Amino acid sequence: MNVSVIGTGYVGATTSAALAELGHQVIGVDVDQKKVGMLNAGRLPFYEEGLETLMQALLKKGALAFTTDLARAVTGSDILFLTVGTPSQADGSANLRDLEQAVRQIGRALNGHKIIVSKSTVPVGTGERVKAWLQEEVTKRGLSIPFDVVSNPEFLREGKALHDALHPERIVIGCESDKARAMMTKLYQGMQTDFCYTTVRDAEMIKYASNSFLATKISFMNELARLCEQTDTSISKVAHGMGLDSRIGSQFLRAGIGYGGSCFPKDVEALLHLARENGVPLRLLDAVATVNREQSGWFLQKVRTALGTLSGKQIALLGLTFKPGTDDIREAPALKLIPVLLAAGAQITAYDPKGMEAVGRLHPKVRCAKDAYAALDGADAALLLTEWPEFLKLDFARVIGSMRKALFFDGRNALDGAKMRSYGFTYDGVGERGTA
Ligand SMILES: NC(=O)c1ccc[n+]([C@@H]2O[C@H](COP(=O)([O-])OP(=O)(O)OC[C@H]3O[C@@H](n4cnc5c(N)ncnc54)[C@H](O)[C@@H]3O)[C@@H](O)[C@H]2O)c1
Ligand SMILES: O=c1ccn([C@@H]2O[C@H](COP(=O)(O)OP(=O)(O)O[C@H]3O[C@H](CO)[C@@H](O)[C@H](O)[C@H]3O)[C@@H](O)[C@H]2O)c(=O)[nH]1
Repeated sequence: MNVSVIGTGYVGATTSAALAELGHQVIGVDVDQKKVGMLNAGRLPFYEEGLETLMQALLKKGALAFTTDLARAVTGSDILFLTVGTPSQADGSANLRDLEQAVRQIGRALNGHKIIVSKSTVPVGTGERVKAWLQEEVTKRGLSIPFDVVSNPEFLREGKALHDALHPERIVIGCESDKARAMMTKLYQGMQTDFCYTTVRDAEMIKYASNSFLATKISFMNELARLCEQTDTSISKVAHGMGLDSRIGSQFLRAGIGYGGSCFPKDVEALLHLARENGVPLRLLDAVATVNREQSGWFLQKVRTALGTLSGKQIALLGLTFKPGTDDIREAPALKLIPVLLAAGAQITAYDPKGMEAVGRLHPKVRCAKDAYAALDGADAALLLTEWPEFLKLDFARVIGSMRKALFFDGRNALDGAKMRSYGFTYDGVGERGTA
């Protein structure tokens, strides 16, 4: 099938490659000329393991191309995916400006029946708005062209994007016609997974509900971690014991410095906004967001208490991205901590395998080190904020000799506390006092 993917960011670039790999002819569209130039040259504008190599092969094969010419892409396609950003607005609602712009452009170029599919995360009811925008543009042209609007939310994780796009645990298809259902099924034929067919509105809600539920698991554990510290219990051990129950599941029970990224914080806020709009307060989810907002401050308080003051102290940050495996710093906990540390008079040295450039641009006062050892050299305290595998393999006997004070705060419970203490560190995790 001929497919267009509109918006070639994290989701769009991955979706383009995955659909081309499935055997479709794919054209990725973006308004950002520089991005399109890089993609056509086989270079990914962000870091995602394995994606660049696959993309290069698909470009070479002619199965994939990128353009800024949306109209041309529309006319040559059977299915059009919308993968533009839907960021948070001040009131928590999703900003649909880019989506509307892309949809109206499609409407102005529509030349026959197409399926318009939202992969962007959008609030319940957006499908109907998409339909209305398209209809308005087609009517303005004095034409009557049939089209279908489908919701096919994306569940990929950054850092595992290609794997998730090629091997999804489920494919949710919200559609209202047999034709759309048949075409979407044909598009994904060959993918061995569960298909969930529903209405467009249900599909839109499934996406927000899924992210909000995962965020709830994390905030539950983060709040519980605070109690573990007061009751001489270990949150990691508690999580392990809980996770053995298949009704609970072992994933997303890792306590830490709070969830970040471009999805959880924004999607929780968007669902809360939708709830307020409909007069149905989601009190539990409200608390999930509050716990998350507090978590990095709660963590920093431990550092402040141990050091007496942050003023004049050299703080080493290990990890800046919101999770390992990505260069994405959107809503990364590090971005909450850096301004507070700087305002308190601390000096920051930082190292991250992929996130230095973006953080350096935002915070020129942060000293970017060439590696973890250089970041830790002379530090009064080390804060591990992202559990990159290379941090777990550091030579801590070497590290302890180079730090001014052997204070180590593990914001991800990624290291073995007993081992760290055996090197001589004063080691503190999140909810792990019980392992001391
Ligand atoms: N990042 C993720 O892991 C992830 C996973 C699942 C779902 N989502 C959802 O997918 C959507 C996209 O997220 P992302 O992280 O890929 O965003 P992104 O910001 O990385 O990419 C969006 C792209 O859309 C382009 N764009 C904006 N307006 C356009 C237009 N009119 N025409 C063509 N291109 C346009 C931008 O230039 C940008 O390249 C969001 O709704 C997000 O919530 C994201
Ligand atoms: O037990 C856990 C698991 C995750 N996190 C944090 O939660 C955030 C999000 O992690 P993850 O879900 O792995 O990354 P994302 O790439 O943001 O993926 C989420 O958001 C995407 C965008 O909507 C969805 O498609 C995915 O299914 C959903 O997992 C990160 O800051 C993690 O450090 C924890 O603190 N504890």
